[in-house]
Amino acid sequence: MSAAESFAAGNAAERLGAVSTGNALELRGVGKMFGALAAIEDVTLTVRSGERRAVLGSNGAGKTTLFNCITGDFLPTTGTIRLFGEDVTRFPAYERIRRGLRRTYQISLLFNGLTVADNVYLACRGVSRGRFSFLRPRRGDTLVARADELIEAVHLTASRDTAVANLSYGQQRQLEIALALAGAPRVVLFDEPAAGLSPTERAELVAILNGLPEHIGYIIIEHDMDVALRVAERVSMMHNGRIFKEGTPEEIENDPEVQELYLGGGDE
Ligand SMILES: Nc1ncnc2c1ncn2[C@@H]1O[C@H](COP(=O)(O)OP(=O)(O)OP(=O)(O)O)[C@@H](O)[C@H]1O
Repeated sequence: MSAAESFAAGNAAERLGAVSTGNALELRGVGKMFGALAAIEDVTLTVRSGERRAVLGSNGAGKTTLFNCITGDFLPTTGTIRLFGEDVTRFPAYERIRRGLRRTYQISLLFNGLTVADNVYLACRGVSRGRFSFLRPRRGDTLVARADELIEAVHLTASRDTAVANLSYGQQRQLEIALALAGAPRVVLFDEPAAGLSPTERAELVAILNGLPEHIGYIIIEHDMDVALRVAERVSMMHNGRIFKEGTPEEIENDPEVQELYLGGGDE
């Protein structure tokens, strides 16, 4: 069974039909210039609420720039971005976070000297109302319980009290996913979560992503096509700053143009 078929076997369309209410993201004609260089150009993209989308493309295709425009790390040069129906094109990043948008980064943002539990607790605290309180976490604290749920969701319960510095690289990446899930995310942007993982760790990542609560949609940038096609319901292909093709994992996997660009040395 191909990667695409195995995802389809999980009945993606049925799941999406049950959880989707409107659009999580709508990008219209989004472009970003760096001087004379168009990092992305005329990107139009709609991601339904609860949908799981992969964005694939060769190095320099514009994937990270696209993420940065969606999160508010970059202001787009042209176009509009709507988040759950609201025009957020000029909103700062924290306003988008308040509306349920989260992201992970390619670089690690973990506290190495703290345990898994402390890292996740702090992330939950950071997006909660009482975030400026100096009280220590106590047993029965709802945020501690929430942190433990997130730790379980990323398969790290056995390492709950381990310091980050003593985790394997793959476990650190799993922990980053837990941090992105703190608060009440409705759409999460995963920036190459499989980068640097072993085959076993990749399989674990696929299981974690496919096991996330149904109402949480995501967009995943991934170089590993096998991972991307197992965790996405739709795939958008980028090349030279533009989206040139969209389809189901099966359609993308069997597309001759994609095969030519992706498998036939399409990197610039
Ligand atoms: N801050 C920046 N200043 C100038 N140019 C940039 C900046 N960020 C990205 N670029 C350029 O924009 C283009 C798109 O880069 P981007 O990082 O978005 O691609 P990518 O698809 O994420 O690549 P990769 O897979 O290598 O991470 C590249 O030509 C890159 O050099």
